[in-house]
Amino acid sequence: MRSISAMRSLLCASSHTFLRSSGSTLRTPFFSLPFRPDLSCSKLGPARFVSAAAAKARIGGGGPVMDVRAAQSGEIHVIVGPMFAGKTTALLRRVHAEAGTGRTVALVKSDKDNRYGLDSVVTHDGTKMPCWALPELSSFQDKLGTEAYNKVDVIGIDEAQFFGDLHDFCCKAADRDGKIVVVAGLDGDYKRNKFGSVLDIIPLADSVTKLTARCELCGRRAFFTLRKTQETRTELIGGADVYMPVCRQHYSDGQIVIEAARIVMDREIHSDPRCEVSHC
Ligand SMILES: Nc1ncnc2c1ncn2[C@@H]1O[C@H](COP(=O)(O)OP(=O)(O)O)[C@@H](O)[C@H]1O
Ligand SMILES: Cc1cn([C@H]2C[C@H](O)[C@@H](COP(=O)(O)O)O2)c(=O)[nH]c1=O
Ligand SMILES: [Zn+2]
Repeated sequence: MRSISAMRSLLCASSHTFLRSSGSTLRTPFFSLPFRPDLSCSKLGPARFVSAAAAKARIGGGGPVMDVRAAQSGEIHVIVGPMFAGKTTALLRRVHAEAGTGRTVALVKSDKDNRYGLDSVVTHDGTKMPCWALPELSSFQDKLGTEAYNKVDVIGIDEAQFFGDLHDFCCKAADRDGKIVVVAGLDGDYKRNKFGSVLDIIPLADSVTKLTARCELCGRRAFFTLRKTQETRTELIGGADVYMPVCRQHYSDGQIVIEAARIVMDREIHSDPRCEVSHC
């Protein structure tokens, strides 16, 4: 019993220290948002709203001004699904809604995704929002500078499957720094194997949303991404030219067709007199 109450006092003491340790009031958005997405049908539900006044009251308002963001505990929300499921759309809606409540937001994507340039996160239907394109998440704080990083309340991460340090970053940002982290990425690759570290952050998450697309072949719900080419490396940047969303049945059928095409192509290559493979 004594050890439980000792632990409670220790936890209380450390949370007070945390509250007092940092700066100023709720801030305006990190950047202004150049687009107006339709927020009415967000699949993530309403963004958590905490007005500056309400938040101050929650931490004993009326006293000295305290850092509203640091006073809140962090959160991690994960959005997964196949390509074309609306993951980026949901991420942008969420980040936009958070900015609308007066929170300071910042958006990050992997610099491997150069499909539409590096300065914006862009959905497949063209909605965009400025972002930081980074090789790894550990460079985020340095890139912003510590002062700007401390002011950020909400961090949106797109193309999360490409960040090797996703788990470490999310832990620190939410647990240590009190940030709301919204992560969008592919849970599985074209082979339906887990992709990068996206699944590793599920145990850290407050919420997990798995979105579905429409099967390009039959219009039913699509849970998987079919790669239409013969490329076998896991990471291959592309859009509708290379990938399509498919239902379970058309994923299996598609794999058979692609494998058959690969065999035919191999035969053609090896029957060519210029082929130098020894068994030909
Ligand atoms: N098979 C498809 N090919 C091209 N675009 C599609 C296809 N299916 C849906 N889309 C478009 O993609 C949008 C979703 O884009 P986005 O949010 O970028 O998805 P995700 O991030 O999950 O890949 C949909 O609203 C729709 O307009
Ligand atoms: C399935 C699969 C996808 N990729 C790449 C292709 C795109 O550049 C991104 C996913 O983008 P989206 O925003 O989810 O549409 O990932 C890959 O490299 N390997 C794969 O197996
Ligand atoms: Zn189908």
